Amino acid sequence: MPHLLTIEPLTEAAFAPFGTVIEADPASMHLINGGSTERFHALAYADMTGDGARVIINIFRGQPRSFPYRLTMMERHPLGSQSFSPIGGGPWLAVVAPDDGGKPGLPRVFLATGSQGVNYGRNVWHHPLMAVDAVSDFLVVDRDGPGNNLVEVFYDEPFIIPNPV
Ligand SMILES: NC(=O)N[C@@H](O)C(=O)O
Ligand code: NI
Repeated sequence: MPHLLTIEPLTEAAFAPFGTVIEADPASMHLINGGSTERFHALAYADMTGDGARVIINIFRGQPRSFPYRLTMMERHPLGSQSFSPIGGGPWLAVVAPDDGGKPGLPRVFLATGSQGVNYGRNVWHHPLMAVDAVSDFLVVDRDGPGNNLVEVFYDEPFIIPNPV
């Protein structure tokens, strides 16, 4: 019987073992441009490694997933962090897992608002982009360059993600 996962709200503290939350945190804000702009400073850090590595900025246009969703795999990027910040403003899921001897452990599912992004730490297990209820664009900062930066592992048994909305 596949294991039914619970969905947690995305908070900095809960997500801390996996990376950082990217959102307009007042504690990070200072005014610039003569007071006309609020700069939410250094919300996350891109972490890229390996000769020839470059930080790149992309747009991912994700199709909404259908729910309940059978989660069968996780991936990670050993050479770089990867951030996702919604452009269009809809809810989405950040799904991560602790490392368990080189394989992903029990997944954790975080429901992000349309104003929340995340930066997955380098080599952190996560599921590929999961838009929820509409085709959704995300600004993605990750790594380009030589070397294999994608490891995928399939679970022996699937997990089920219930409908988040
Ligand atoms: N493969 C790719 O560029 N996308 C994944 O890394 C993802 O996390 O969505
Ligand atoms: Ni990824």
